[in-house]
Amino acid sequence: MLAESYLRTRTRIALYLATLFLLLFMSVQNVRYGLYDLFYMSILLAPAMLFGAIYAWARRSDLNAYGGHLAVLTVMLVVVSLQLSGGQKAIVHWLYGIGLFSFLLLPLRPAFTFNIVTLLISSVALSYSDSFYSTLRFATSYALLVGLAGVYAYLYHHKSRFLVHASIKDPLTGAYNQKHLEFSLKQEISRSEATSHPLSLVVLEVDFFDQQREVQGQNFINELLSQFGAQLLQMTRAGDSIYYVDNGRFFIMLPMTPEEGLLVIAERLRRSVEEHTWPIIDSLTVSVGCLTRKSGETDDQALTDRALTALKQAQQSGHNRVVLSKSK
Ligand SMILES: Nc1nc2c(ncn2[C@@H]2O[C@H](COP(=O)(O)OP(=O)(O)OP(=O)(O)O)[C@@H](O)[C@H]2O)c(=O)[nH]1
Repeated sequence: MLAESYLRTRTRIALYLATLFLLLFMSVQNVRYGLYDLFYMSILLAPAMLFGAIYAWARRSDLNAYGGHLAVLTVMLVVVSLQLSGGQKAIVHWLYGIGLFSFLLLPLRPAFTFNIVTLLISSVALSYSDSFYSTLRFATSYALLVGLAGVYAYLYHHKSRFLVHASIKDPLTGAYNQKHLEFSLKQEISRSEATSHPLSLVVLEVDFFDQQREVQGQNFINELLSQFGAQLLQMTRAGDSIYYVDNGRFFIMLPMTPEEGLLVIAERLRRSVEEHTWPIIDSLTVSVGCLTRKSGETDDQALTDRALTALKQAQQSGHNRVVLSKSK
């Protein structure tokens, strides 16, 4: 995700700056050739490009923010449409650029909406100064070019979503993987510290996992983990997230959950595993370590270690139990 935001921010800034230089170059040329209307248009759009580049940089950590880009595109559309309706027919080529820009600057849906609006407004503006057939020719070529760019953006969007999904999920259990746990825990700790909302963490391990694997084999373990992951997902509420680490060990992150609630859910999870009828082995138990983050506890590794110490205590005191870690 970081690489994605870095790449997109750089592309957007490069695009704005390249357009800014093109506009400045054109404004000089327009003055030289006495095309003052086009000169004013270039001068008007240049600050918008600068604003876009600054906006892209300022919102680099939030890829979903697009209000500033939409404002820049709207300014471009309005200025070009006014020129078009005033008789500057040559400017029509700018619209193709604006349409293509929109797929790099906006999320998919707003980009499609923006292009439909652009097609309508610019066709009306062009029809004031040009013939019906010229307007139709422009509308058709615009729809074809921008439609093609839209299809490409759509495919890219879905491919990158699939890759993000595949890089953070464990395919067997359907839970998130360990790498994503590290990222999410840091994020949730800062959120909890900033808002003072409680954050709880559960670590849960299938009892005698290695022995089960030796006796029953890997195929059985795979089936078990898949059912286990589904059961955990079913039992937790929206907002909770489940992570599979390895060797039958899961972490569950519970935002907005105080210690009293944590004990309720941890004990409920332990009991439901014990009472469930599992394939082949029938009965299965888990040991659980859990904790609620205390204010000022911001080290994710220390928090994880504390939960693992509680898990160890649960295992050493006979398995199939919940141990709550109390911070000193
Ligand atoms: N994060 C999380 N907390 C849970 C879950 N189930 C129970 N809890 C916690 O345990 C408390 C008591 O839960 P319940 O025994 O289900 O009682 P409840 O009155 O239905 O709880 P609410 O869901 O708050 O209405 C909740 O307020 C939560 O703090 C869960 O699936 N996820």
